Amino acid sequence: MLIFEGELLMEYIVHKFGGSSLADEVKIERVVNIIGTTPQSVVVSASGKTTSLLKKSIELALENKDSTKVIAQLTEHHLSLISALCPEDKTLKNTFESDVTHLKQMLTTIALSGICGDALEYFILGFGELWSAQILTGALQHKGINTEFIDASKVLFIDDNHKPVSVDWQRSQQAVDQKFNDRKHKTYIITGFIAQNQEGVRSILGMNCSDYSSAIFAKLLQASKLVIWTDVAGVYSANPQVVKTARQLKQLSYKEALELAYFGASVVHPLTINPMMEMGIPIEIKSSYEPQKQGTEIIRALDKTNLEQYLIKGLTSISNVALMRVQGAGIIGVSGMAAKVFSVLEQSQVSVMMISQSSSEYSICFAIEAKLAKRATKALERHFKAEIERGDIEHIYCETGYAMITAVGDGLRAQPGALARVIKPLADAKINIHAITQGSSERSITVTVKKEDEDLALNLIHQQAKNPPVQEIVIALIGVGGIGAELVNQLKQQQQVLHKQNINLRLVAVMSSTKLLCADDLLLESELLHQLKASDCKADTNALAKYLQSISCAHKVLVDATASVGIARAYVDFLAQGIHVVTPNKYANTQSMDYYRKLRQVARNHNVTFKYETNVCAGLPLISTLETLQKTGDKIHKIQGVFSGTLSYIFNEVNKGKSFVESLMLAYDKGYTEPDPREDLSGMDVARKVVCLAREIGVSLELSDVEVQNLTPENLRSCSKEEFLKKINSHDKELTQQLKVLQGKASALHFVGEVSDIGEAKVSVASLVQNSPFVSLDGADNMVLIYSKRYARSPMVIRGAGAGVEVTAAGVFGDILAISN
Ligand SMILES: NC(=O)C1=CN([C@@H]2O[C@H](COP(=O)(O)OP(=O)(O)OC[C@H]3O[C@@H](n4cnc5c(N)ncnc54)[C@H](OP(=O)(O)O)[C@@H]3O)[C@@H](O)[C@H]2O)C=CC1
Ligand SMILES: N[C@@H](CC=O)C(=O)O
Repeated sequence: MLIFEGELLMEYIVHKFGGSSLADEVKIERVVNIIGTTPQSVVVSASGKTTSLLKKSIELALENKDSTKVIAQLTEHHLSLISALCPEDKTLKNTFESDVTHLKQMLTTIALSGICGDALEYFILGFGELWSAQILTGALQHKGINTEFIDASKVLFIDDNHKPVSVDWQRSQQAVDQKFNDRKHKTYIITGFIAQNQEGVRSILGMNCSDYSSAIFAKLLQASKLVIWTDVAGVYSANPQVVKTARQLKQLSYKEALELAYFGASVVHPLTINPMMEMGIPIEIKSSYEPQKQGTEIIRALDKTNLEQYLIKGLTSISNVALMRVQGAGIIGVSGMAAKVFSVLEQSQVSVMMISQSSSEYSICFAIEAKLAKRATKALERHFKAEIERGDIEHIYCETGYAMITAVGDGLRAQPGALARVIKPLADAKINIHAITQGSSERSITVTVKKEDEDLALNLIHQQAKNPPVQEIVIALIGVGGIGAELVNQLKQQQQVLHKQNINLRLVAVMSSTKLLCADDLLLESELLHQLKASDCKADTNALAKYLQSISCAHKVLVDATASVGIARAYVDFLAQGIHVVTPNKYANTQSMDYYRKLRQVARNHNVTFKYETNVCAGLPLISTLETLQKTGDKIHKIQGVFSGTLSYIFNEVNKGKSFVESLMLAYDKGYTEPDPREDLSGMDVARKVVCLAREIGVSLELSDVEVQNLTPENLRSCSKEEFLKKINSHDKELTQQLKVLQGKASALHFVGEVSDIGEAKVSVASLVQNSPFVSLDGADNMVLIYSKRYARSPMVIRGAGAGVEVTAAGVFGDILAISN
C-alpha cells in the first residue's frame, strides 16, 4: 500500500525480526536503529532462546521436575533487557512479573496433573513473543518514537483444529483495519507466532511460524514490502559451510523460494510465501547485523539476465533420510495401492518427502525422515500382512543412511538437458543415485544419494549452477624443476582468463623429492618455492593422495613433472582413487607392457584419464594425432623422426661447425636435456619415445627390443651426473671427430628414431642426403613423418620445437584442460 504523506506517496513496510536479532540489548538497540522514526509495522519473534526455554519448562513440569532454574533464566534475561532498554517503564516490568507469576502457576498445575493439553502448551509458548514485542515497544518509546504494542492474539483469528492452521481473513482484516488506524504517524510492534483460536484463546500459528505471521500482517496491512531480518545477509545458493563457492542470491522467484523452503533451505518458513505471492508483495531477506548490505529479494518475475544466468538457483539437502520401497508383482495394476500406502503413513503421522513409482507399478519408492523409519515399516507391515504372506508384496524395504539433495531454479523449467546437468557430474564421480524425481513444475530435481556422498554431490551439482556450468579442476604437482615451475607460471597467468570462461583452476599441492606443501590455492602465492622448501611436511605420495581425496571436486589431476620411476609407478594408486594423471615423464609408458596395460585398465575402471602428450616431441600434437588417425580408421605403418630436442639442437649446431660438447652444454642450459643429459646422449630418451609411439600404434614393444646407438663416452656411462658434467669436456675432440667420420660425404647428421607396425625399432645417428626433410631442421626442432594407409605416398609431417620448458609446460597444460572436456 502507498500511504499519502502530504504530496508524497510513502511506501508501507512490514518488518520481521527473528529471535537472534533480538537476543540481547545490543542487538535490540541495533533493531531500534534499523526501524528508525519512519512509521511502519514490525513483527517480532521471541528473544533468543526464549521459546525453547518455555518448552523445556513444560517438559520438566510434565515429568514433575523442578523448572525453577529455567524460569529464573527467563526472568533474569527479560528483566535485564527491560532495565537496559526502558528502565523507567514500570508498567512493563509489572506486566512481565505478573506473566511470570501466571506462568509458574500454570507449570505447577501441569506438574500436579501430569497433563498439558495443546491449548495450554500454545498459551505458554506465546509468552516469549509478548515479552519481546513489549520490550521493543518500550525501547522505541524510550527513544521518543511514537510506537504501539499489538498483541496479535487480539487481531489475528485462526482455526487451529488442523495443521497447518487456517486464517480467518475476513475477521482478522476487520480487526486490523480498526486497530492500525494511525499508520501514518505510528510504528506498530506486533507479536509474531501467536493468534486467537476459534475458542477465543491465545494459540500459535505453528512452530517457527513468526515469518508466516509477518506475511499475514503484510497482506492485511497491504504492505508494499515485507523485510525479514535475520542473522545472515540473505539466502545462499547452498550451505556455505559445505559448498565453499556458495554465493548469496540477489533474487529468487516466489516459486523458487517455496521449493527451496520446502526442501529444507533456511530461506523463510514455507507458509510465508503464499500470502505474498497472492498479493505480489516482494519479500526482502536481510541481515540485522549488516543492514546496509544487499539482501535477497523474493519477487514474482525475475529479471531476464538473472533467469538466464543460472540453471540452478539453490541447492538444499536433507540429511538422515530413509528410503522405503513397497514392492512386489502382486501390486501391479492393483488400483488404489499407492493411496493405501500413503494413507497408512498419514495415519502413522509419517510425512513423505519424495515419491517415485516405477512405470511398471512393480514398486513404490518414497523417502521419509530416518527417525520415522521404524514406525513407518511397522505400520506398513501390519497393514499389508496378508499381501506379504501371500507373496503379493515381497516385503517392506527400508534403508536409512541417505541424504536427499534438491536443485531448484526457474531456469530448470522446459530446459532440455537440465536433468543431465544435475546427474552427469554425479555419474562422473561414481556417486550412485538411489532415487530421483523432478517436480511437476520442473523447477526442482531431487536426487537421493548415500549420506557419505552428500557433501561431494552438493559441491558437484553446485558447479553446474551457472550457465554455462563452471568446470573446476584441482591440480597437484610433483616436481617443480624446469617444466613444473614453468607450468605454475602458465597456470598463474591464465587463471583469470580461464575463470572468465568458467574454468576454475586451483593448484592445491606441490611436492619436491623432499617436501610436500598443500593449501587451498597455491597459485595465489608469490613465494611458492620458498614455501615448499620451508614446509614441515615430508614428501609422501600417500599423504598427497589422501589430501586430494579430502577435496570436493569432479576433476582432480596429478601432474608428474619429474623423471622419477618411483613416481611413475605410483600412478596406478592415484588413478584407482579417481585422480586423473597428466605427465611429461616417459617412465610410466616405457615400463613393461604389463604395467602399460595395467595403467590403462585402472584408468578405465575408475573413469579417469591418463594423459601424456608431452612424452614425445614435447608440446607437438603427436600422440593425439595418432589417436585420431587410428580412431578414424587409418592404419599406421611406420613412424620416423628426429624425436630429441637436445640431439636435434646438438646436431644442428655441429652441422654448422660448432663443437659437440659446447652444443650439449648449451642444450643443457636451455632446459632441453633430461635432468641427466646422458639420458639424451645414450639414445635412451629417444628409445623411450620410440617405445611409446610403438605402443600407441598397437605394437607390444619393450625398451630392450630397441636397437640403440649410445653416444656417451664409455668411461662416463656409470659415474655421477656431476662427474659426467665435469669430465665431458675432455671428450669433445673425440666426439666431434667421431661425428665427422660418420658424416663422410653426407649433407648433414641427425639422431633419427623409427618404428614400424611389425615391431622393428631403432634409434641411431643417420647420415642425411641433401633432399632428406631432416636436413632443414633448426634449433631444437623435432620432425615426425607418419606413414599410414592414408598417408602412404607422402607422409604426414609434424614439425616444431621438440623440447624446452615453455612448449612442454604448455603441452602439459593442454592435457589438464582436455580432462575437463
Ligand atoms: N625439458 C624438456 O624439454 C622436456 C622434459 N620432459 C620431461 O619432463 C620431466 C621434467 O623435466 P625437467 O623439468 O626438464 O627436469 P628438472 O630436472 O628440471 O625437474 C625435475 C624435478 O623433479 C624433482 N624430483 C625428482 N625426483 C622427485 C621425486 N621423487 N619426487 C618429487 N620431485 C622429484 C626434482 O626436484 P628435487 O629432486 O630437487 O626435489 C626436479 O625439480 C622429465 O620427465 C622430462 O623427461 C618432457 C618433454 C620435454
Ligand atoms: N630431453 C628431451 C626432452 C623432451 O622429451 C629432448 O631433448 O627431447
